[in-house]
This record gives sequence, structure tokens and C-alpha cells, in this order.
Amino acid sequence: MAVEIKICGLSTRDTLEAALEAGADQVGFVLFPKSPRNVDLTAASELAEQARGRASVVVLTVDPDDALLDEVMTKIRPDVLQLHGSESPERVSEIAARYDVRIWKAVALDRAEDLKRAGAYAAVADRVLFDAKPPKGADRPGGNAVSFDWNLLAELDLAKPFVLSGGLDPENVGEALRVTRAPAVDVSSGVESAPGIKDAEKIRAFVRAARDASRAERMAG
Ligand SMILES: O=C(O)c1ccccc1NCC(=O)[C@H](O)[C@H](O)COP(=O)(O)O
Repeated sequence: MAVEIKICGLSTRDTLEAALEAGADQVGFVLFPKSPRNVDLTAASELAEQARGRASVVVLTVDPDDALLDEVMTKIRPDVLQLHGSESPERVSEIAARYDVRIWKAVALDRAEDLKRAGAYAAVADRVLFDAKPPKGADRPGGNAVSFDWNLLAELDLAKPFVLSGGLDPENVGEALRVTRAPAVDVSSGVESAPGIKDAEKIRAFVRAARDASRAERMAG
């Protein structure tokens, strides 16, 4: 299977278009006011319309309440809801039951012990997205350009497909795929020229590098 590629934190029509034309499978919009990639509901809904039918629309929120989720579901109508806060497995299950949307749950990894939490999330979410733990003092739980030790995932046995995230870029995504054999990758900072400013050429380079590496892995068996 070809690797799936998500470009996260898009906030302009032009860079969204670059991601869609490059062949991204999912495009992500961040609803988190402290993020340099934050978009409001209106902007996210306009970007979602541009992407609809061309890639899956992912809306990323952090510990959302039902009022926000009601608005997200009505105004943006995402294909996927990415939960990137400290939502418990019970809360993820509640959200999955309340809304007709696929759920990805982010799990921060630093050491093998952190993987124990992934099983409980795999039981209630459609996918688990592994990200690095945020650095001390960071004001957001993701999008920090930090990687974790990919070897932690080499022997992973999870009931659901996972997404590899955290500090990926066009130069390292090939090696990341070789080590983890991830079915899907997610990038934000690694395709930016500055925090929150997406770079069309880096988006194209990332998609190319991930596709090349995925093809090489498949040919090697
Ligand atoms: O991107 C953000 O600013 C953000 C803010 C709050 C929660 C999550 C956020 N991003 C999550 C993502 O999906 C990123 O793609 C993922 O953390 C990887 O980020 P990066 O290491 O910058 O590629």
C-alpha cells in the first residue's frame, strides 16, 4: 500500500492548492488559538470547501467541548476529527458516538512505556497519531518540529493503522518510513519557511520524498 500523506496546519488558499496538487491524501486545519497555524471556523470552512472531494479534510482541536464540536461539524463538515489534547479514551469514545466522523487521536511518545496508552485509544479511535512530546515550556501540544525515537514503533502491534508525526521533513521522511513502516505520515513545521508559513516547494518535496520511499519499501518487499 502506498503511504498516506497528511499536510497539517494549512491556512491559505495557495498553499492548500499546492498540497492538493502535490497529491496529499489529507489536509489539516488547526483550531487552536495559541497556534501560529490557527484558523477560525469561517476560514476553515472556506478552505474545507476548496479541498472537499480532492483530499480528506481533517480538523484538529485540543480538548474540544461539545459546543465547539457542534460548530465544527455543522460549519466545516470534516471527514476526520484529530484530537490533539489530553482527551481520555472515554472522552474519545463519547465523541465517536456523538458525531458521524472518523477520529484520529494523537498520542505523545517519548519512551516505550508511553506506547501502553496507545492500545486504549486504538479501541475507540479510527487511527492513533504518534507525535513527539512537546518541549518544556511549549505553548502547544503539537506542531513543534520535534521527533521521537522512531525505533519505538519498529515492533508496534496495534489494532488500527497509525500515523507517524513529529519533526518530519523532506530530508528525513524516507528514513522514518524505512524504520517504522508507517502506513501514513503527517507533517507541519517541516514544510514551512517560518512557524505558520507553509512553503509550496517544501510541500512538493515532502510528498515526493514520502512517495519515493514508500515505493522503494514496497519493491524491497
Ligand atoms: O500545528 C500546531 O500548531 C498544533 C497546535 C496544537 C496542537 C497540534 C498542532 N499540530 C499537530 C499536528 O498535526 C502536527 O502536524 C504534528 O504535531 C507534527 O508537527 P511538526 O512536528 O511540526 O511536523
